[in-house]
Amino acid sequence: MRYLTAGESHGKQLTTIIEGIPARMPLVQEDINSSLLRRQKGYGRGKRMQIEKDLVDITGGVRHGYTLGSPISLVVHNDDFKHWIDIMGEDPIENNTKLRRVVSRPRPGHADLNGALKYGHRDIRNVLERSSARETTVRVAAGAVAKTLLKHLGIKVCGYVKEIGGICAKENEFTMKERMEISESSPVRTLDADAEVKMMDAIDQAKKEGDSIGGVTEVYVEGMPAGIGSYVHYDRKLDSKIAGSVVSINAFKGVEFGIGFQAAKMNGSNVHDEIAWNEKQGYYRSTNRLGGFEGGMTTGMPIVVKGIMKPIPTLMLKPLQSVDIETKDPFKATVERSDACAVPAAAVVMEHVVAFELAKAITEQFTSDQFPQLKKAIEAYREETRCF
Ligand SMILES: Cc1cc2nc3c(=O)[nH]c(=O)nc-3n(C[C@H](O)[C@H](O)[C@H](O)COP(=O)(O)O)c2cc1C
Ligand SMILES: C=C(O[C@@H]1CC(C(=O)O)=C[C@@H](OP(=O)(O)O)[C@H]1O)C(=O)O
Repeated sequence: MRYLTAGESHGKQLTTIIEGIPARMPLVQEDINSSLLRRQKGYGRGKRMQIEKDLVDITGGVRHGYTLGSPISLVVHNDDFKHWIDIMGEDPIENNTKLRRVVSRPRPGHADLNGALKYGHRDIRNVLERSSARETTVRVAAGAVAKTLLKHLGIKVCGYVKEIGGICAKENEFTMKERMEISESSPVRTLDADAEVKMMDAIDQAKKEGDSIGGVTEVYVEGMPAGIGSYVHYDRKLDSKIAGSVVSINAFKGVEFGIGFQAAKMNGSNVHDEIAWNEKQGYYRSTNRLGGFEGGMTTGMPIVVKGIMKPIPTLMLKPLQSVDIETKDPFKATVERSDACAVPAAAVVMEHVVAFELAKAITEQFTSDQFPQLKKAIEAYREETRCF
């Protein structure tokens, strides 16, 4: 499985083409729209989310509610495009009656300056339009297709917030159902109701000060069979693929599995998860400190992975020092709109990029052009490994 995305933040639309989803898998628009809606709902977003109403148009690869085995193409239109036609339209510049606003002031922390240097764009808009996290809309759409595949194989994936602006949610025991419900309904998507209020206050405060805050998101997966991924080559280790895809999300700077960085300070006897077996479950671990991975492969325990998101770089009232690339004069940037905190939205993005990597690993390991065969192969493998 693989996918590409295309489209600019204020352009006409975003597109993704997904290859490798087997034929005859049930897939309807609602499977994707529910995810798009969740991504839009996170607390802390700026004015752009009030303009957009993200809905998918399935333009290829699906017929009468089932996949065809051909590439699946998905489109999400940008409602904001109508306000940007002069700036983002296809008309050659000389035919454009309105003066184009050229962006020459790079924002620290965004892709602006490096992107301009790399591609030689003297109008930084040519960089920021594509580096914008607007692109995560169709990454979520592609991930929603992957999540649908996993769901039909009995694998559940959910994402929520662990920390915002230094406020941490308490570690609590939750069932998968509870995790999914909270992740789908709460404005901050955190599992700790007390922390949720404090997190919202922190976001409001950052907004008031024209500043931004980051945080930590977690993805929790139940139902992955043991032994998915591989230890035989560096580029077949599934935990490393997940880590790469998480850090590819805009503003994500780190990843942890299970207890993560804490393991560095602990003894091995308190880190590794002891192995047990019973008739019903087969092999399992009595703890899950390593978060579901050993040797680049799943252990069959829940996958627990955290992503670290830095604060949003565009700052409304706390502009940082930068240099105008036209005049070379120093300036302090002011902006019209930006998110103060996108961690709750990013939890949804992370959930979907992780889902894609899991579905990809499964379809690589159990190759089949037809979904019903894939399902049978996984069921047989589960049974085989249970009794092994
Ligand atoms: C859901 C989401 C929303 C974001 N919103 C903004 C925003 O409003 N303003 C901004 O400057 N950056 C925003 N970002 C972060 C930038 O896209 C990101 O910092 C930028 O692409 C540079 O990449 P890097 O931070 O990974 O180096 C957002 C990120 C995500 C995941
Ligand atoms: C549009 C989205 O996020 C955008 C990500 C983003 C950035 O610089 O990454 C900047 C903002 O865009 P604008 O400048 O149009 O307000 C966010 O709103 C979205 O998530 O759908």
